[in-house]
Amino acid sequence: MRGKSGPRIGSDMSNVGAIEHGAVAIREGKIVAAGPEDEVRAQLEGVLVTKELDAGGRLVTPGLVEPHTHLVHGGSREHELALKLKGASYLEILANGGGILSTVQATRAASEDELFAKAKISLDTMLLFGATTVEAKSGYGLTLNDELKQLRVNKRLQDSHAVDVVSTFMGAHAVPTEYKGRADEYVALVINEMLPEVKRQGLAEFCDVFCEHGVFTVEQSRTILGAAKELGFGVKIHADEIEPMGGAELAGEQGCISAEHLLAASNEGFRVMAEAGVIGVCLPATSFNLRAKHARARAMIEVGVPVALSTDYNPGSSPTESLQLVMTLGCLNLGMTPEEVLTAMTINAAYAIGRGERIGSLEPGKDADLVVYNATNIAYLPYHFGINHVDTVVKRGQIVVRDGRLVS
Ligand SMILES: O=C(O)CC1=NCN=C1
Ligand SMILES: [Zn+2]
Repeated sequence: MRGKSGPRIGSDMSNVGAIEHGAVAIREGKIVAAGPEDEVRAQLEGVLVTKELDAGGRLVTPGLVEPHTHLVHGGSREHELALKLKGASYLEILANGGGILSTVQATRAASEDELFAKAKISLDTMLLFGATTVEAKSGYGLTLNDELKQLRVNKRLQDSHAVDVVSTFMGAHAVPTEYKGRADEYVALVINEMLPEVKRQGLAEFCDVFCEHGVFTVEQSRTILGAAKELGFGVKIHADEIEPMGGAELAGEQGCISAEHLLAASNEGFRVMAEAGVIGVCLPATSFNLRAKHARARAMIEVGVPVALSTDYNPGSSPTESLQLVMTLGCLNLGMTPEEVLTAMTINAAYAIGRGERIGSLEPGKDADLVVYNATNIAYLPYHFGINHVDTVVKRGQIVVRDGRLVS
């Protein structure tokens, strides 16, 4: 939707501004015109057009945006599937030293190059499914050096890959085994050593914290977010994922750019978030995989919380890189319309990582990030699930995926 700024809320989430027979003009990686083809061609009168990409009447959207992933990590956790099938809960597995902590062991043991190679494969997959900008959290190192190792991989990916990587420090992802029972001492390490060093090296824009029963309390989360803000980080919070902790309320109090998960968040929490302009990032692949109740996206939309969607790609609670699966789950499990889902995966997701003025919609002045699908309308994408509909991806004006394959 032209000319609007800020994340879309309420009924605006449905106004995707679809244009039949549309066209986008691109110069030096930026959109210079977008709208009905005849209007765009009229604006190009006398301009030398050097290359045309004919979408053949197919659906074209802005590049999809992933505002919440744990992209960089070692190992995998398929062994947890058997435990879950026997009834073990996510927090029980974590409390017994598994879950995040088993990925911490694998990440600490992996070299930076091994982490880079593994994350690149996943980033390639995200691109093939239509993602052109991806947020990536640390949080599997839980020592200064291992957190820095993960964040250096983010930087190397940003410097080498077509997809833009937005880096988030998440040293407060779990209390490491060596600090078991001494969470406050670990919080002090995060605040006094990790945050200042990450800031000094410029390796992250945001700081995130897992506010959850048996992980970090509301008070500990408040302390970490406050310290991060003082150092100039944007702040995010994994809130009310499993237990209703009041994380959504804390997100509003702390002026977080976004709050994540929100499966157990209260109506009061949504009200506080709406008032503070906190974006609610819903992660329906995670609640699907945890066989948990789903985030109440409709309640958030109704009270004016801007809703975004992401895969939450991570080796435990959401081992998938497919935003198109999330489209289907956003409709079927969160009750969102296809148009709301597209808004949640483009402009609102862009605002959730501080990029809303630069990406997330097809408007003059924005990066020329686009996706062409083997579909002719938005509803077809969540409707026909389990396959990849992406045909072509353009990143800053360059074709980086063609016929569903990476352009080397
Ligand atoms: O389990 C994981 O590795 C990722 C996660 N962090 C918080 N919830 C899920
Ligand atoms: Zn997460």
